[in-house]
Amino acid sequence: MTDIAKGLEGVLFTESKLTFINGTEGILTHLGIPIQEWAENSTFEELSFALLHARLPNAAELAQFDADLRANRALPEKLVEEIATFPKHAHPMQTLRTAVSYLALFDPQAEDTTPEGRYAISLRLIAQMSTIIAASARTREGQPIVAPRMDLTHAANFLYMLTGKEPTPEQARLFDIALVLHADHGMNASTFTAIATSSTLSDTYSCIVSAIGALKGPLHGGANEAVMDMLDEVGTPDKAAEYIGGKLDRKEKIMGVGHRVYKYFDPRSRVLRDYAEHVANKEGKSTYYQILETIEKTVVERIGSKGIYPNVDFYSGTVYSDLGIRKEYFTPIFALARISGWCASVNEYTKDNRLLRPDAVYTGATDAHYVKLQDR
Ligand SMILES: CC(=O)SCCNC(=O)CCNC(=O)[C@H](O)C(C)(C)COP(=O)(O)OP(=O)(O)OC[C@H]1O[C@@H](n2cnc3c(N)ncnc32)[C@H](O)[C@@H]1OP(=O)(O)O
Ligand SMILES: O=C([O-])CC(=O)C(=O)O
Repeated sequence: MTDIAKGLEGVLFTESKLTFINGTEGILTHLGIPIQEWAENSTFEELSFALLHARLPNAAELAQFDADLRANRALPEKLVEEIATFPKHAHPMQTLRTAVSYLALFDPQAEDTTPEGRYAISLRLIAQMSTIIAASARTREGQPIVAPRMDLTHAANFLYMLTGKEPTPEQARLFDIALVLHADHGMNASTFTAIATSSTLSDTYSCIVSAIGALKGPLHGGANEAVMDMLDEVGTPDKAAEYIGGKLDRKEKIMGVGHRVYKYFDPRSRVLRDYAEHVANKEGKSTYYQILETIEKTVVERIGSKGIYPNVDFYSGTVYSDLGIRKEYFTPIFALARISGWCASVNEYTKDNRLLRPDAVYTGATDAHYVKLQDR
């Protein structure tokens, strides 16, 4: 009997210098530096540079990178006009996928798959995805699109474009931390998808469109919105334990818990929980936070022994909710951060490319012959 690595679990297909995960101890590092240190000290701009270059920038390099991102925030006018006509019923991940594909049409360098070309496109995509997501959200909410500002950080500018109001420094910093926490995570499904597309030597936009499609699913990035759906369904904290208990009895999945690699707490969920706890201590516990506390306790008690603990999607929604963001935009915000990891991984992989092409054990019919339609 041939062994099948269902879900490619534990299969090593490449080397990478970017991200290390120890799933049993709940450790995550980028370039060897723990995620907690990135969250505490760094910015999304700096981590994006570090991922794209596989090293930390010096002050001048970071200033230049930041200036380049700011200079590339604006979208082609034609794309802005198109986004303004997107149907309001479309899910924001659909509009993001479509708009990124559309963006490629306006990039004369779109087909450039040299390392320099991929790098230049990566930088523009990191800058422009933010503008696309905010513009699509404004359209969906029936509000005028807000043009990017060049004097704000990446995080502050996104919140400004999304809400039309300049965020406070605390709000901007909090959102920046959320972006840092989501920027990269090894060979997760969407990054792997981006790499699979790039391994055919396809263009960078195609890789990112593929990755957006993979992130959208509720077993991956879509789980952050699904967690919010679950909290809304629970309604009040007193119902949480019974609701989760019932789901576990019926062997149904709880969203925002469990992970293919982490069999202990996802360290990003701890940073996000600490923030949620901080707000709870300052402003009183929100209903969402109280429900999450009970769900976490129930899950760890009941199925922690199976290695099921909260993942990054469990608490991220409370952070975005505190910033006044609606749940439909949570997964696009994940993409807004993960674009750096996708691009960095594609660029790293294609420098020593090999076509990705696994195999399946054939279990279908053998020795069959074609039967004409009228004879069936
Ligand atoms: C950013 C991210 O992508 S993080 C992940 C986001 N996704 C989610 O939050 C969706 C909910 N979680 C899940 O669906 C899963 O945990 C996954 C898909 C993320 C990982 O799943 P896998 O690695 O395939 O775990 P696997 O299926 O082997 O689970 C092992 C056991 O835990 C159970 N389990 C896994 N996840 C959950 C869950 N969310 N709720 C309840 N039970 C679970 C399984 O039923 C299985 O139980 P069994 O041994 O009694 O059959
Ligand atoms: O690594 C994974 O499989 C999923 C994940 O947590 C991420 O992409 O951030």
